[in-house]
Amino acid sequence: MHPPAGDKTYRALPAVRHLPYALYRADELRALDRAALDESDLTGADLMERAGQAAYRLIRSRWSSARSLTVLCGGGNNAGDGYVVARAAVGHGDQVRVLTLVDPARLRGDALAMAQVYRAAGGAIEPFAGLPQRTDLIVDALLGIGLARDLEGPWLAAVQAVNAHRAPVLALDVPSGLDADTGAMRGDAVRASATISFIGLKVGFFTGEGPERCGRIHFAGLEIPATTLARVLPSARRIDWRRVADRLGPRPRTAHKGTFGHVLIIGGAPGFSGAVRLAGEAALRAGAGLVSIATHPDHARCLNLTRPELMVHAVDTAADLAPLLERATVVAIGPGLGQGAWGRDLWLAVVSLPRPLIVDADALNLLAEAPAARADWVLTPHPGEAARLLGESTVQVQRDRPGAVSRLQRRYLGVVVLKGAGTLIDAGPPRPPAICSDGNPGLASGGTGDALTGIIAALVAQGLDPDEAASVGVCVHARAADVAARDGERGMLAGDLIARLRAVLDGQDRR
Ligand SMILES: NC(=O)C1=CN([C@@H]2O[C@H](COP(=O)(O)OP(=O)(O)OC[C@H]3O[C@@H](n4cnc5c(N)ncnc54)[C@H](O)[C@@H]3O)[C@@H](O)[C@H]2O)[C@H](O)CC1
Ligand SMILES: [K+]
Repeated sequence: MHPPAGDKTYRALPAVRHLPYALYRADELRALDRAALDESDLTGADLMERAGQAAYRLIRSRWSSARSLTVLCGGGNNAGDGYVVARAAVGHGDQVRVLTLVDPARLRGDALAMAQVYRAAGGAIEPFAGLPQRTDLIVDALLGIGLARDLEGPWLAAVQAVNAHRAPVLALDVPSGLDADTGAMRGDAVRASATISFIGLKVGFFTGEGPERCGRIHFAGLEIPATTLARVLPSARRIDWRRVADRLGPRPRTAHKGTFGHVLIIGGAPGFSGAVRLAGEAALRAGAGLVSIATHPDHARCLNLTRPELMVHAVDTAADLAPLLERATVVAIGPGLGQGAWGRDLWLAVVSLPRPLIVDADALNLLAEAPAARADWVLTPHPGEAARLLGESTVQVQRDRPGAVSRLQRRYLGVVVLKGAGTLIDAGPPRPPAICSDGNPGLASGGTGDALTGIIAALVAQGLDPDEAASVGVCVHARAADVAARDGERGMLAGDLIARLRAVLDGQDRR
């Protein structure tokens, strides 16, 4: 069933699972473009023609009832793609209006050629002076990977007009205004119903504002040979759920509770027992054999009333931790830890402990006060904690999330998980950062981060190395949230996603 024209709400869940896993930055895509032209008799005009035709085929298949198209063109090769789309539409008998923000006389190279061919086919080009009231589809050919600065003046006005219009929007290559490298918006960005990306998917589609602005992502490789693609290493990669799921394989029949490790979770200062309780339950649901919680005496007695499988220990000082650390396969510290004397004492006891360490929440704030670096830990900051760890503002972190996660990893080593829309995982060179393309805004509620801490700790306890445990854990956490969100994103609780972990881990939900 195709969405009726004008149905702006047509924003089906991004079906990204069939897309390539390699993610590129703009400079890498330009390198691929050059390599494709150097290694074949292809020309830039051939690639542009293929891009525009692929986009028009998508229009015909997804908006088959759309008969009047408005193509918004800028001044670069993204506009060139738009002129190819416009010409294909004219050839198909559609009503087409090309509204340009740049005088066509100032176009250059392939874009100029495509504008001339469009005109020769009977197409008209008008200066942009606002959008028509009635149009079935808007095609965004303003800016692609050449975005170089914040949108201003008519460019900002055009993007705002598109976002205010009822018609669905197809963005060519990149929603105009979205930074292809970081997923940040440059002043504003087109909120597309769908984006068709050429040659390679962009890093910025899957993090920051990207998931919100791209809508449903489609891909057109323009028949670039695999040998050419192999010449440019992608900057990042989407986590391939199938590889992740295989990593967890079936359990040996001879298994016993010692087989799956012993997680020790440290946290829960007075008044903050919920966080460490959620982390503990998540660790159990993610398959840890044993889970112990070291927490403040104020609430130790009641912490496992609703989950007796948790072993809860009251710890007053770091000295009380010693026997628990002995028995632990992996230690997670931070949920509800607080930054007072009690929490600080426990943190100092484990920061250099010879055990794999998962560091979250307040423990990250204590780490920011006295930086240290280890190869075997996993840090799981949200943007605010990341800012404190970097001595930057949260705005700076969010403006370039891929850059921020790499700076964190180079400074603190280990594996860094930068949470937020499009969680990033960086385990340091030579592996490119990984991005999880699952998840939804239902995760923006208290306790979901604590659950992730417990999941990652449980996966390390079951034998995954920190990098794998972080990638698998982030993916499992996000997919459990997607399953839970079927009952509604609003009002989704951390406990709802914890309750879905078994089904996701056990492969009952592989879509
Ligand atoms: N392999 C490929 O890369 C292919 C790319 N194709 C399309 O080409 C664009 C990239 O084209 P490019 O000319 O490099 O850049 P843009 O068209 O995105 O625009 C750059 C153009 O716009 C000006 N500009 C930049 N930022 C702003 C701003 N904030 N406000 C106003 N103007 C701005 C800049 O000065 C340039 O003049 C790619 O995305 C694809 O769509 C082909 O499709 C095929 C292969
Ligand atoms: K665009």
